[in-house]
This record gives sequence, structure tokens and C-alpha cells, in this order.
Amino acid sequence: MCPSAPAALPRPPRILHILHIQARAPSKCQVPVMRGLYAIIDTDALARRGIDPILFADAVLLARPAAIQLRDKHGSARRMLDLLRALVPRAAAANVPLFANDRPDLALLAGCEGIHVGQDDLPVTAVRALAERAGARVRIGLSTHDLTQLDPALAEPIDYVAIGPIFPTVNKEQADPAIGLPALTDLVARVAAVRPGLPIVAIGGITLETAPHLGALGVCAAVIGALLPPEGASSSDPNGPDALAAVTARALALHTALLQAKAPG
Ligand SMILES: Cc1ncc(COP(=O)(O)OP(=O)(O)O)c(N)n1
Ligand SMILES: Cc1nc(C(=O)O)sc1CCOP(=O)(O)O
Ligand SMILES: [Mg+2]
Repeated sequence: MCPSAPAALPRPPRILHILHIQARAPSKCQVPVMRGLYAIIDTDALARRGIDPILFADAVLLARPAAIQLRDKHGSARRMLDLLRALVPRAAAANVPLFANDRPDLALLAGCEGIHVGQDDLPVTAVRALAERAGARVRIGLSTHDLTQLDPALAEPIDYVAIGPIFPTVNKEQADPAIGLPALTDLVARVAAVRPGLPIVAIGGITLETAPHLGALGVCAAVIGALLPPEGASSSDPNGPDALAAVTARALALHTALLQAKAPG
């Protein structure tokens, strides 16, 4: 399905290197800072466009985002494990943390750096217990959709909290209602008051146009659709060099827009 050896990564431009260091530097309380783009490799959205997930990941990694995630909602466990095993060395070569969505078992088998779970997935404490049994140190992210979910989430042993959807999205079935930027601003203040320094990942309908607003709030932005060509767009080869260069350009533009917006503090 895909090449298994990671492609040699070209040296990023100097400005990106500086942004990357700023985005990953540990904060005073040693929580890794997450800023910029959190790119999601969504196998369904990619399949609808005929894009290979590994070639797509290689293209995204050239932009050195803050994190990547494999989200494979409808594949078999075996396929997701194969994909994660192909992604782990690529993400490591780019020094970008790879999160597996929903499946701590597969994440641990493949050696991922992190796991993302939502309100209906395994509880965070169970994921921690599983990781401990496997002797692995992992970062865990947890989804929330409103204040009633955010408050209990902040008491969990998590490494970041996700909040969404901020804007309407077509890439999540039965998504919660979009909360908008003013409500996000309130929730960001709540996190800062209760768990200062805990990284926040905003998600849902985020585009290059809205990215600066999120960067200005000091949050990371998780993105599926804005990394992709529109569905049905005519491209002679969605996995050809021009199409993949366009993916890198979108990732770079989003990451830069998020990092260059003036964050508080
Ligand atoms: C970074 C990030 N934030 C939120 C989600 C959504 O997780 P969840 O609510 O469990 O929904 P699914 O993605 O599993 O359908 C996410 N995956 N990543
Ligand atoms: C996977 C996911 N989770 C969400 C949440 O609100 O928890 S919104 C979402 C879809 C994000 O895709 P896009 O960037 O194309 O809107
Ligand atoms: Mg989930």
C-alpha cells in the first residue's frame, strides 16, 4: 500500500527551523509547549480524494507541524497498525510527535508518542494504566466539547485538552454544535485558571483565514479539511509531486499563520 522506509527529509528553511524550536521549547513548568499546526491524517477524507495516507503524511511532515495524528475511523485494526508502524519512523525522523486516535492498544504496539481519546473512548486513566503495563511513556490528549466536559477533563492526567468544534465541520460524523471564537476564548481562560500551562488544541472547521485568531489565543489548531484539496477537485494525480507539494504548502501556511499570530503572554 505504501513505502515502509521513511523518506529522507530535506532540511527545512531557516525560518521554519526557528519557528519549530519556538513551538516545541519546554515551558517553565516542563510541560512541552504545543503551538502551531496539529495535522490530522484522516483516512476517510484522504480516500475520498484518492490520496495515499503515507505520501500525505510525508508531505505534511515537511512543514514540521507541532504534532500529527492518524485518524482511521473505518479501517480494520490491522490496517491501522500497519499505517501507524509506517508513520512512527517518519514522525521520529521529523521530530514531530505522532498521536493515534481512539486506539491505545495499537498506539502502544506501534510505539507512538501519543494517544488521543474522546468522551466515548477508553477513559484517560485506563489508557495510562495500559501504557504503564506496557512500560511506555505516552502523551495523552482528551476531547471536550463544552464547559461541562472541560472541567472534569482538567482533573485528568492529560498532556493536552482538545476543544471543539470551533466552527462547523464536515469531517466528523455527529459533531457537536460549533461553539465559535467567543466561547473558545472563555474556555481557554478556564484552562489557564485551573491548569495553567496545559496545552490546548482547538479543532473543527479551522482554515487559513481563521488560523490567526486561534494563534492569538495561544492554542494549537488541529486540522483535517484545510490541508486537503476540495473534494472533486480535478487533479491528474492526487499523489503526484505537484499535488503533494500543495499539501506541504497548505501545512506550512497554516503552521506559520498560527505561530506568527501574537499569543498572549
Ligand atoms: C486533536 C483532536 N481533537 C479532537 C478529536 C476528536 O476526538 P473524538 O471526540 O473522540 O472523535 P473522533 O475523532 O474519535 O471521531 C480528535 N480526534 N483529535
Ligand atoms: C475530528 C474532529 N473532532 C472534532 C471535535 O469537535 O472534537 S471536529 C473534527 C473534525 C475536524 O476536521 P476539519 O478540520 O476538517 O473541520
Ligand atoms: Mg475518538
